[in-house]
Order: sequence, then C-alpha cells, then structure tokens
Amino acid sequence: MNISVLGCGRWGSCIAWYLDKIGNNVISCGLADAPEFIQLSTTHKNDYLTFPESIEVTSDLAKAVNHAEVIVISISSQHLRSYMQSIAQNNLDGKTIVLCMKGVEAATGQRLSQVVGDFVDEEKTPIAVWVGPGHPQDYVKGIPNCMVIDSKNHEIKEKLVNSFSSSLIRFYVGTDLIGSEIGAAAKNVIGIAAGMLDGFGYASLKGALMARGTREIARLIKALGGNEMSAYGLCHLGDYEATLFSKWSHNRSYGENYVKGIKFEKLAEGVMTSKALCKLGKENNVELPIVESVYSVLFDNVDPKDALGKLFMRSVKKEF
Ligand SMILES: NC(=O)C1=CN([C@@H]2O[C@H](COP(=O)(O)OP(=O)(O)OC[C@H]3O[C@@H](n4cnc5c(N)ncnc54)[C@H](OP(=O)(O)O)[C@@H]3O)[C@@H](O)[C@H]2O)C=CC1
Ligand SMILES: O=C(CO)COP(=O)(O)O
Repeated sequence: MNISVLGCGRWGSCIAWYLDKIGNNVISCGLADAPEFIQLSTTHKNDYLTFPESIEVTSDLAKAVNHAEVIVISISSQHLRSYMQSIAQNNLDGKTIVLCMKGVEAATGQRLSQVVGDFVDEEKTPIAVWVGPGHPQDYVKGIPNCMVIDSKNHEIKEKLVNSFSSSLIRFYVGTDLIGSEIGAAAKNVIGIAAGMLDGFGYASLKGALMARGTREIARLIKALGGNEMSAYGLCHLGDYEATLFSKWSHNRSYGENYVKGIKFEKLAEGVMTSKALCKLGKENNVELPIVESVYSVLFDNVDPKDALGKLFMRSVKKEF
C-alpha cells in the first residue's frame, strides 16, 4: 500500500519504520524546519531508530498527500487543526486518514477525529484512530505489543487491522470510537499523576491510581456517549504500563520532573489534555477528581502535595 506518515517525531518515525517493515511503500513527511525532520532527512536516523533506504523523507506535503492511499498523522494534538488547514488544500477524496495521536483539543473539547472531520467529507475520506501501548525503544528491539484501530467506518477499520497486523503488533478492531479516543488521551493525564507520585517516592500509590483513574475516565466516556468498558481496554488501562510505569514515558517523566522542579522539554500531551478533559467534565457534569487535581497543579499553581492531600480528604464514596 502507498502510505504517507505526516509528522516525523518520536512516534511518527516509528510508525513509518513499522509500516515500511511490513511491506508498504512509505513516505515520511515533516516540517522543513523541525529539528526531527532535519536529522531524519540528513542522516536517515534519529534518537530511536534508523530508516531503511526504502523510506523517502520529504518536507513536500503535497507530494506526500498525493502519494498516499492512507495518510497517517502523528504530531502534537493541539496543532492538528492548523496542520489540517494545510493538508486539506490537497484533494483527499478516496484517501483514508489515520490518527496516531493521543489528545483532545483544549480550545473546543473536540476529539481529534472530530477536528479532522471539520475538514473532510467522511463519506469520501474516512477517518480512523490507531492507539494503544508502545514505545519506539521497545518496537525497534522486536518486543511485541497489542494496539487498537477504531473508526466510525467498519469496512475501513477492518481493512486497516488486517493490513497492519504482524508478529510485532497484534491489532484489535475497536468498537467505540468515543471511548478509544478519550481513553487514549486521558491515559496521558493519569501518566502525569503517576509521575508526580514517582517524584514524591509514592510509587506504591500507583495501583490505587490505576483503579480510581480508570473509574473516572469510564464515567466520562459513558457521559460522552461511549462504552465505559473502553477505559479497561487497550486504549486506556492497556496503555498504563507504557505510561504510568515506563522509563520511556514522556508524560510520566513530565510529572516526575514537575514535582522535582525540573523543566521537561519534550511533548507531554497530558498537560493540555487535562485542560480539555476538565472542560468536558464540567459540560457533562462528570466528576474527575484526579484529572482536576492534575489540572489544578499545572494551571492553577496548586502545590502537588496539597492536591494529593485534597484527594484523600474527599467525602467517603462507594467504590463502584
Ligand atoms: N503508542 C502510541 O500510540 C504513541 C503515541 N504517541 C502520540 O503521537 C503524537 C506525537 O508524539 P511524539 O512523536 O512523541 O511527539 P514529537 O514531539 O516527537 O513529534 C511531533 C512532531 O510533530 C511536529 N509538529 C508539531 N506541530 C506541527 C505542525 N503544526 N505541523 C506539522 N508538524 C508539526 C513536530 O515538529 P516540531 O518539533 O517543529 O514542533 C515534531 O516533529 C502525540 O499525540 C503522542 O501522544 C506518541 C508515542 C507513542
Ligand atoms: O502513548 C504512549 C505509549 O503508548 C507514549 O506515552 P508518553 O507520551 O507518555 O511517552
């Protein structure tokens, strides 16, 4: 299949590497002035992997879009809308857009497939999401994992799952686009909370964080019209090891560095997603104590230990 991967950072480059490895004809496209693009286009390598010669690296967006039957996008979520303005200047009819990103637009509370839906006719340009656990550092070593592809379009998600499955990634067909997207985005916020616990030396609290984090995200997914069980699926709980426990996780590292007073410079999607989820929680009358605590620390300057103390002083609740 002819595939273009737009965005050549940590995850976009890994997706391009993977799709080439399983036999596709792949173009990797980045912004001409992005450090990740400059490194990849000049050396065919980055901090995570080496591209085979078969992957073409370009900053020519029109060329990348025209090449592709499937367009994969993997950039920072808050920039998706502005990037779509450029992508949509090309004819997208007959192409499938696959989002390999985890976030919710903070300004609108829209899921990422909804953002793309503002630019395309989904009858002609179906949209899918590809989420779940995995870091390039593990995939390039051949360590397998399971992921999920979801879409409103049944035919497309089954086709993608069948085409992209291999011994390295076992894909499942998602059945709840709302849950898959919200669950994937929300695990980054819970990941920041986990990092804060690590920073305090409270790693033993991460089991409780997993139990209560999934509950509140399940409530939100249900209120938004999704299936609450998705919070216990690959998009969310299934991604906790990669985020709440992994040394590779940017979100966990962000939280740990934050409480230690160190600035973490790499992309941690959970920061802006905490804002978006608080908005969705308010609009839908869903209590999100952990997400709101993370938000209060990051945006309202609340001391992280005070935020944790407040969580413990909440009124007594039933567990389920
Ligand atoms: N298992 C999984 O499903 C994983 C998913 N992810 C997700 O992938 C997405 C990307 O993360 P990651 O690769 O770590 O991030 P990176 O920061 O490594 O890469 C993002 C890339 O997008 C580029 N970019 C930013 N803004 C724009 C724009 N407006 N137009 C075009 N390109 C832009 C960046 O360029 P510049 O540097 O110039 O800003 C950078 O090259 C995130 O949503 C993340 O959650 C990440 C890891 C694993
Ligand atoms: O989504 C990911 C793992 O599945 C990557 O998470 P981090 O951004 O926290 O590294």
